[in-house]
Amino acid sequence: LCVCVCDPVSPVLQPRGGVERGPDVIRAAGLVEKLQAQGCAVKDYGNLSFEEVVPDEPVGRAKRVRAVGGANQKLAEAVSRVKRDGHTAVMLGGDHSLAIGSIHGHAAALQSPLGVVWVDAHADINTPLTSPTGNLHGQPMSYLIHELQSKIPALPSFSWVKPCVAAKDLVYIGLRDVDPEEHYILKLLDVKTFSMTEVDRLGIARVMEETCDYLTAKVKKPIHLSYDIDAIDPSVTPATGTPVVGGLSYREGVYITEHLCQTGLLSAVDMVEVNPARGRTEDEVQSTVRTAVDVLLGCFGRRREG
Ligand SMILES: N[C@](CCCC[B-](O)(O)O)(CCN1CCCCC1)C(=O)O
Ligand SMILES: [Mn+2]
Ligand SMILES: [Mn+2]
Ligand SMILES: [Mn+2]
Repeated sequence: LCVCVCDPVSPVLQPRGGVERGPDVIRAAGLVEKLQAQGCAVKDYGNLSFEEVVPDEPVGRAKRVRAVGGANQKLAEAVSRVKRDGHTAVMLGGDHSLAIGSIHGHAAALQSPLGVVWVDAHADINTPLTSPTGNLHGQPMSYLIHELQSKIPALPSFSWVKPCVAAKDLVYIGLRDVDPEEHYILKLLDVKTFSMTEVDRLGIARVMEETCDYLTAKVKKPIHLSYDIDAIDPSVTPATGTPVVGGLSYREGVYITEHLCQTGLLSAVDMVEVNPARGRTEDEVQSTVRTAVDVLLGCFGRRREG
């Protein structure tokens, strides 16, 4: 079973706008029909809509906290509902701040620890106090990790957020643009990371074996995959807000989800940061969207062998 809970987070959540059209362009590329064609029973829960929050003055370095906090509280409730309905949840972004509500709602529904696989050029683990930009799409993991809670200030519209992920249950794949403060946090908490250096050294097959062994070493936990399309190289997926050279190939990007699918542990998937406004040509938008769709189809059984 697979479902779409779409989260057209409003343009204000990312200055460049456009990312709120991610769900619609991914749907228009035939995600639901392609999932059904490969045997999935798909329930499309439709787009979540959010009212504007004005004024929404920055709190410290955190921008749009009231909009992001309120939107994610609504998303968390929706994801919990989808999980209680027995589905594998698929969240379409929208920017990566949606992972706050997505992971929170997933953990709340399961009442058991989650493994989190974060595929991204970035670590997205800045706290409101370390963020160089104040953009919340660079901070979601910091609100969710138990071990960081003493470092998170109280923010308006965030009081509902309770930490729900242990640092030892988090694995990063694709890192290549990590801020100094984030690097300090990852080392301090001994978080498992496979940067692009490790992907080059080990190869993606070995990275996936080690990721799954690491997450299931003691107990098999349901996996939450949070996939930022900017993990893949901008030559393949340019229509995104924060592209970084030296990313995953299309093949590596799809291999990740083919491998996670066969574990049988995939319980929820975020596909975020597809931003049609950031494609310079329609071809760039389509290359990005088609890759996002193929990555998602890999989560639900698509194999390149047919
Ligand atoms: N780490 C950054 C980028 C976050 C990207 C969010 B994602 O992964 O959802 O797309 C800042 C990156 N860095 C700041 C200094 C100049 C170079 C970019 C931040 O703003 O926190
Ligand atoms: Mn972003
Ligand atoms: Mn991200
Ligand atoms: Mn990113």
